[in-house]
Amino acid sequence: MASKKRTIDTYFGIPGAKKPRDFDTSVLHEESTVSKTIKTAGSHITNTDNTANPITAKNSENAVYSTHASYPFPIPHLSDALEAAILGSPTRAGRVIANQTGLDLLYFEPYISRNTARQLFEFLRSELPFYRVEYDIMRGGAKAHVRTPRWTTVFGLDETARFEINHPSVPGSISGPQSLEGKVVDILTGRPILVGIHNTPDQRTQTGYKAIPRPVPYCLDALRRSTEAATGCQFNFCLVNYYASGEDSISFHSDDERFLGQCPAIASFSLGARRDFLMKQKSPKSELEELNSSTSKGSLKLPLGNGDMVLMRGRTQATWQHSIPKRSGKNEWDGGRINITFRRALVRGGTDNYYQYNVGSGPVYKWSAAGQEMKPWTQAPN
Ligand SMILES: O=C(O)CCC(=O)C(=O)O
Ligand SMILES: [Fe+2]
Repeated sequence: MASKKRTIDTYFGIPGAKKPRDFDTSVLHEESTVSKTIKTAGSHITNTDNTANPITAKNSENAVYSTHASYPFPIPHLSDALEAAILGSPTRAGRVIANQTGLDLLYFEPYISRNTARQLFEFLRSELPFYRVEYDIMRGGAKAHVRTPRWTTVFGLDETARFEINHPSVPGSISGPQSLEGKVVDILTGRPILVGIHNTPDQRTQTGYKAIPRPVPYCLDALRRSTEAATGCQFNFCLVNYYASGEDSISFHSDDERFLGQCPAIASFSLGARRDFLMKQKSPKSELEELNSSTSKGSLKLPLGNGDMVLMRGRTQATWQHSIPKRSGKNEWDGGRINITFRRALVRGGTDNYYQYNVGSGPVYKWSAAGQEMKPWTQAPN
């Protein structure tokens, strides 16, 4: 759990929020170093519709971009052909895997064709902002520093708010003096919500988001819409992980935070290199349950390939954990892998949690084609 001390973090601590996903002891041993406190960037917000309609702009002759004041740089749209291929997916039905207690998966192998998935992998790795988030946690009374062992980024906003549509290029937009300055607004009242940490004399009076929410860019929204149609589920968040090599990983965890509600459905896409997705059943909650359980703890390994999608639903998060373990050696993992998850956060705490652990307050990175690695991104001088 996070420190009980009154730091800015604990102050804005999300009630019922769970520890980050890299909290487990093995990861701490690998990733912990000197202490450093995570801060959430404070700044202003702008614009757009909920997750579905980020504003768009033409930045150069042919390219159309999703733009938003919360983005470090504009994010291009997919080509029409790539978007059409995504919207035309999946071409085959998913396979149900529900043969162990609590497990309920729908496995598309693949969901998008290998060729489409490869193009989407290259596109997203080149065009999205990525972060290497670091944070402190308290463990056994001592502060430990965690470096997230993969690249991350996130877009979306929980159910209690939406992005205002007020850009001329978005259908239904309101033109006027504020047409380029959208806001996060309350879903019920339409009133703007404060975003970013503000130095009020008494921080308890801050009522908005400490995060600065980002609308899902068009290049990811096509996949979100396709996934909603294929699964009958609704998603307002898109989390992206980039595993640059077998050294990058995610430790065993469940995505069972309260802000996702009970029995959350999470759609998880794999692009690029094949990696093992391990699942294991959680320990029974009580000794009585343990005694009554006749079977041993279940486990499962899915060697997820380029274009595959696993929908985790029902009691899966409540009763199972999952991970992408590290792999060593020069092998097919070394091409890099992108994971995209679509989720539905119900309350504000989910928005703050996702931005804290997937964007954080550190530098922005962008893929360098020349260096074939993530490089710190800096604003080009005007
Ligand atoms: O990379 C994956 O397949 C899993 C990612 C994951 O579990 C997560 O982001 O919560
Ligand atoms: Fe997960």
